[in-house]
Amino acid sequence: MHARPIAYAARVTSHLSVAVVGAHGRMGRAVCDAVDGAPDLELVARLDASDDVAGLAGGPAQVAVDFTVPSVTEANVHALLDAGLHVVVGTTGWTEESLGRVRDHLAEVSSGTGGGPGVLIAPNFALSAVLAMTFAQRAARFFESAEVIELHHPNKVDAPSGTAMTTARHIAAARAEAGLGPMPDATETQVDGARGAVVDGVHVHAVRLRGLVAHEEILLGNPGEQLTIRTDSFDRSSFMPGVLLAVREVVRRPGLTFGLDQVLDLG
Ligand SMILES: NC(=O)C1=CN([C@@H]2O[C@H](COP(=O)(O)OP(=O)(O)OC[C@H]3O[C@@H](n4cnc5c(N)ncnc54)[C@H](OP(=O)(O)O)[C@@H]3O)[C@@H](O)[C@H]2O)C=CC1
Ligand SMILES: O=C(O)C1=N[C@H](C(=O)O)C[C@H](O)C1
Repeated sequence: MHARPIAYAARVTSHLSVAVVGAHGRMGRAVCDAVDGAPDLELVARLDASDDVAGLAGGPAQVAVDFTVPSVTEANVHALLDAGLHVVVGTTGWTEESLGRVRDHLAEVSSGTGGGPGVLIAPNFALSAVLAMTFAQRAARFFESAEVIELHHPNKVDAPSGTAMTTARHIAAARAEAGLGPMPDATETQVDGARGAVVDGVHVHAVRLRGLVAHEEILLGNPGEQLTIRTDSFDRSSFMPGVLLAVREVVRRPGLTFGLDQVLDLG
């Protein structure tokens, strides 16, 4: 049920038409402005919690960008695929299981000739964060210890951040591939949670502090040395080039793409 009709702007057919889901949120507002300011993109719909994304079917939007909340993003993606759109997702909360269900859905609706819709899900669209995750994954096999600290604004709904979860999983995969065992840790905790969450064997710590936007430190340690990889998003403008790149890329990448690193030439 629509609480209010979805407002469509006039379509400029030579442009890629974009709908933003979660348009009134912190990221949604920034994405609307960025799409509005891009010469090759046309913002045709802004949707929020009171709108039904299925209402986009048959409309002008070709790509939907979802920045909503972890509890609804998967359902949005399935509904948007049913509505015939390509989808870019920045919302967090994805698991191997939910990604698998999107892969299955994409297989069902693909044309069978290598065509069909694309879904691009990225835990972080900021270049510095994408590079930090990549560098951490590459460095992980050389260090005995690795821990992740993510630091965010206090209005963030989830912890650990999607970026930290992905970073930890990548570090764990690189360690496993290199045959590294558990990290050294003789500590007995006096208070639950003192050592943070454990994601695939990697400790992840979440800081929520007024004044922060989105930050992450990856600490890698060996006897007598430490490598610190740090990324800071001081402003949501840091995510916009990556979001716009994803919008342009998703229409020519059928199937599921996870991570902006997949569309960057990182060597
Ligand atoms: N990948 C990346 O680079 C980044 C990812 N993020 C992630 O993006 C997500 C959003 O973050 P942020 O913008 O800060 O959060 P906000 O809470 O500011 O925005 C979320 C918006 O989604 C709306 N919403 C809730 N449910 C629905 C629904 N069913 N359909 C449509 N819209 C809905 C909310 O509306 P209402 O308030 O009315 O409920 C709100 O306007 C988070 O998961 C965050 O972690 C954030 C920054 C960068
Ligand atoms: O909620 C946020 O703000 C952010 N969410 C994403 C995450 O959880 O990793 C990306 C970035 O850290 C900002």
